[in-house]
Amino acid sequence: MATYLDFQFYFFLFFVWFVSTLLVRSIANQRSKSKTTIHHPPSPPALPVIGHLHLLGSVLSKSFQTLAYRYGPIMRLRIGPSNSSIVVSNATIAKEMLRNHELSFVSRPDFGASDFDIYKGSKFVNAEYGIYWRFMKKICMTELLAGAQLNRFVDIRKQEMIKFLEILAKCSEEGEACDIGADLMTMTNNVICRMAMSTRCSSNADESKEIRELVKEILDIAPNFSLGEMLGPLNKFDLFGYGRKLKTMLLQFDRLVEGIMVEHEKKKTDGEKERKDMMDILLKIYGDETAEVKLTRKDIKSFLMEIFMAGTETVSVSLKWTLAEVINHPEVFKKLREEINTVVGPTRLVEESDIPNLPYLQATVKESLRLHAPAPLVFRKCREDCKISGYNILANDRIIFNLYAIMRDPDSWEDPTAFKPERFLVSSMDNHVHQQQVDIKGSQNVFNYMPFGSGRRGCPGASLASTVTQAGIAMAVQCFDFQVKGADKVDMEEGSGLSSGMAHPLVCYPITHINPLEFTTSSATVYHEV
Ligand code: HEM
Repeated sequence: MATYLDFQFYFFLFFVWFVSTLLVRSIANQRSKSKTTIHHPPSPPALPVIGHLHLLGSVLSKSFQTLAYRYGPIMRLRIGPSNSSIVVSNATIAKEMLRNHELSFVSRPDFGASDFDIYKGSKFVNAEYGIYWRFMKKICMTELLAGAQLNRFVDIRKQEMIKFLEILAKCSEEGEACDIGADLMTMTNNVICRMAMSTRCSSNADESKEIRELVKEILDIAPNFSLGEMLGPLNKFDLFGYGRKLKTMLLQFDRLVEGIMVEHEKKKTDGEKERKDMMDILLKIYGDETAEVKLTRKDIKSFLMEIFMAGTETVSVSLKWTLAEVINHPEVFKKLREEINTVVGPTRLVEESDIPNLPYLQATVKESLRLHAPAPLVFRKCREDCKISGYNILANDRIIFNLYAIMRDPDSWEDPTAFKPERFLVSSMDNHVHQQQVDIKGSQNVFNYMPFGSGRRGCPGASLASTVTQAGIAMAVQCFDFQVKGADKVDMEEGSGLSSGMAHPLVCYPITHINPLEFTTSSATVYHEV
């Protein structure tokens, strides 16, 4: 009996302790909350579990832009159960974050599926701001993608572009339509592959063609990971199988590139190569015992994979959009051709070295990148709590700069959706046109134009990308007219997903204006060993 009473007594004591603890905690929480009220950016009403996912359409940048008209240039969205993203849609807030608080937003978020990524721990593009990222970025800017290194590969780029022109000339001769987008993709792949590791993704079955296809497949499944993101912690279980697919493709890529690396090492011991590609430079750093960071083979392969992913589709997409805009605007086409005729004349093919003397060409590419940024959403991560435009942004918040909205903002751009290269030109008294001082890489004062992002984290491939786009467009316009297959104009519908490709293939009949083969003794068909 005594035992039963004891039990009742202790149970009563425990109950009193439990309830009072809860009460005290809840009062303490209320107090601390009222002391540090978090002032979040505005947010649309969310649904349980999926958050704001139901508000997003297939073209993410466009959906964010539409939401920003209603909720403002800085808003908070939740896509899935766990992730909060701050979406920025105007130049003023972008400037406040990317210039005034640059170091707070210099990191990138880690995207899902990393458990299936064999290069986990060797990431550069999505690396946290730290020693490894700083080291690799320095190598990019001073060696791998520096002006001197780009100059060493001028002839390679020319060969690949002539090869592209030859395909157009053949289609013209045979009166056949040409899938120009696909041919541009092959061209940019070849350029990057040859600059990276001296291999060519030709139509012959070779290992670099395999690399091109693997990179394309990896790029294609990447957006599906956002589906996985919806599941939050369940993402780990890879319910849709994308993680396993990614792993298989990465392992294939790894084997191929390892083989090419071993060949590079062999060639190095046989004697120094005259022209070093990216892999040679990275292998030299790998062998340097005194280097600031000890690179591993995995780091090199991961870096090359990222360069392919960041550099091939973006450049071919920018070429495709620019050509499409130029075809749809005959007055722009005419001015471009006149400029090239005046500067280059009819006896030779336009070259990369002509670009500084072709302001209208530069303005045309700038305008195309403004309307059709190939990477329209720039992802960053907040490193420390801070206040932006009066709102609290918390450490680890994911930040999305919507370049699509920023570069089409009516407060920054007159007639923002019209394609007008002239907006990047100024006329002097003697009626000559000059480029307006808007750098293709953006500026540190005005943040309404930044197709290559901004600051320390900005795109290291901007010079290569703009050179290839400008030279490719100049050569195509110099040599061909284009008749769109089955329509008067190119359909400019935007494709779905994270990048901003065209929804439809660019299929045209090229009509030879000047035969490119007359300028060249088919230099493109002679491939030098590099
Ligand atoms: C028209 C073509 C291209 C466009 C529009 C483009 C755009 C961008 C943008 C917007 C970013 C994010 C910048 C930021 O966070 O501020 C970026 C990053 C990057 N891009 Fe590009 N890019 C292009 C071509 C290239 C090429 C050709 C390469 C290399 C061969 C390249 C390599 C990279 C790398 C490595 C990063 C990550 C840099 C870092 O995190 O520090 N990109 N690019």
